[in-house]
Amino acid sequence: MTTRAATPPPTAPPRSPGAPPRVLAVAGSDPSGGAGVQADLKSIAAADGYGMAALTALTAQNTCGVRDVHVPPPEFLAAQLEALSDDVAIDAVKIGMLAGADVAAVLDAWLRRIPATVPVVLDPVMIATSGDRLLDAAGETAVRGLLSRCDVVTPNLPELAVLLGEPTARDWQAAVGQGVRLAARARLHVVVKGGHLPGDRVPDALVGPDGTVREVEGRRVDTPHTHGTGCSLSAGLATRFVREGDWYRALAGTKAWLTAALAAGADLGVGQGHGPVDHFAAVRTAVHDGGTAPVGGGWQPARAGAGVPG
Ligand SMILES: Nc1ncnc2c1ncn2[C@@H]1O[C@H](COP(=O)(O)OP(=O)(O)O)[C@@H](O)[C@H]1O
Ligand SMILES: Cc1ncc(COP(=O)(O)O)c(N)n1
Repeated sequence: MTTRAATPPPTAPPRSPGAPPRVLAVAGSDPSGGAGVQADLKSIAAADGYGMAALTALTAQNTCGVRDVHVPPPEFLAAQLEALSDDVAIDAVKIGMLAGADVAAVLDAWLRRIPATVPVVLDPVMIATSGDRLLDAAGETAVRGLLSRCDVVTPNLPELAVLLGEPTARDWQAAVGQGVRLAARARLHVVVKGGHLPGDRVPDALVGPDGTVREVEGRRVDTPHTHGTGCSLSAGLATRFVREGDWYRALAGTKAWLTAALAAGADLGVGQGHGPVDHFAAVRTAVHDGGTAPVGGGWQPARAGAGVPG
């Protein structure tokens, strides 16, 4: 590997009003495009942000499961992060799969060198929708250590339980109670997510470090295609926060967008397991039907062979 000395950081220009927020995803790769950095970049773009990505790990996975994980040397993550922050002003950071403690330590050191005002959203990815582990046991402890440099953490219910060292909540009230305990202990905002509980309602809640709980109502989309929902929510949240300046409004907007993306996911026809959401459902509708067609089933893909001659 060739390395070169870091150039002194330029005076990064502030974001001009109306320009897309420059959002960095620090996460793993999912070649099926539904989770990981691929989902993050789509979510950032769908929220009108400019997406950037530093890779922590490469997975060999599809919609059915994770076959293998390759973690490059942690120094290479450091090189990616330094190359970026030496040059680009970053408006928000979203953290996803960290794989292990060494990777988390590199990221922790870098996060403490960038301006403390840069908002950081942590999705503490531990286990994929398919049930495969994406973080080792030492990594769990390291992720807890990262919380002190994060503004928001977005665990699903099993991840919330691991972060607290408690059993997984079985109902919404217990889940919110755990969110309140984690927010107070780690002094940050916790997004508690109802996706893993049964029922027609799928609420999320923003819990503040002072114990305030503000719920965002949601209806369940009856679909198996939930691959990457956690990645998509956290990346969209980081992006919307830059414009909104308010975590609750950013969460409400992101959840509304994600519900529509979940509803349209089945029409993508990607894979045979838990397929992805359609991050661009709204854009697709606008492009194909002048914005008048319902999302999903409103247009048909071109006939096979009817495309541009190769
Ligand atoms: N079937 C569903 N219908 C509507 N919203 C859902 C559904 N499943 C998950 N969500 C939402 O997707 C987001 C991610 O939640 P969750 O699936 O719990 O995270 P993770 O991907 O980390 O397991 C949350 O906002 C949650 O409320
Ligand atoms: C590289 C990578 N990162 C994260 C997830 C979690 O995805 P989900 O949101 O479905 O739990 C994943 N499957 N792969």
